[in-house]
Amino acid sequence: MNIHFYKYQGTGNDFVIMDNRDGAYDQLTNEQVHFLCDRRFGVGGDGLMMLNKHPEYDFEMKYYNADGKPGSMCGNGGRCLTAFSRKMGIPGEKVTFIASDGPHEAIFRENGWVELKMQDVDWVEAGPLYFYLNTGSPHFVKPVDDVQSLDVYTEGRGIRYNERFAEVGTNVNFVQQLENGIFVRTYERGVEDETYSCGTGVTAAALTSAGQEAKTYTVPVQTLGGPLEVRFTKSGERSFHDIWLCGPATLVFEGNINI
Ligand SMILES: N[C@H](CCC[C@H](N)C(=O)O)C(=O)O
Repeated sequence: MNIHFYKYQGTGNDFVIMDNRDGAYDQLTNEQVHFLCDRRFGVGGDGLMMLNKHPEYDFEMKYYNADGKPGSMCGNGGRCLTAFSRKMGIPGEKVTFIASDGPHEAIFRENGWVELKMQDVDWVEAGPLYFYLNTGSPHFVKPVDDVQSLDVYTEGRGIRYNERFAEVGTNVNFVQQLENGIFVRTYERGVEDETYSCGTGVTAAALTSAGQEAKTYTVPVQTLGGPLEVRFTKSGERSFHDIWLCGPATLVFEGNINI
């Protein structure tokens, strides 16, 4: 099969993307997705997405992790697929799409950033020195003092494969409070490694970094792959709405591959 693919990245979280509005890639197997995401034998990416047709939304987002299995929601992926939808001719300053966790809207900003609206969050498990919540994907969030010197692969893997999470897995975020904002590093399930940035993880870390006060917060976020921003309204101790993940989403290259 000949595949015409596009490679996008959002703060270094990178994706192989295909236009599947005619269903041409419906038969792609998990093994083929895994191969395409492989950095040595394939194209290379943290995940793969398809732009699918949908009767009620501008498009449907189908997301696979680099291991080839269908993943849950991907925030950076949603922003990149939104940028891709414009390249494919879907019009408007604003698009709507449906993903594994429900409907989303996204807005193009003049500086090239894409703002993606995330689902409301109304449940957060707050444990001793950790939080656990779902922002479209499950996220364990651990505040640390010095995120730069941390061995994210080993520490993250230890949590992802512990007794509680081994079977279904979780993404694991380490977050350091900065003078203005936070620095987040993430071990991603399905990639089974640290990635340069994880949008749903950054969102989870921003929500749990908010103060007690019920109000609207804007949190600047640093990742290994560059800056993001998360805006949201905190309405109760554990409830958040109007959550927006904002940042760049860039085409790297396009090409063809025979598999
Ligand atoms: N990189 C993604 C998260 C992918 C989630 C995936 N690792 C899973 O748990 O299925 C993001 O930007 O939100």
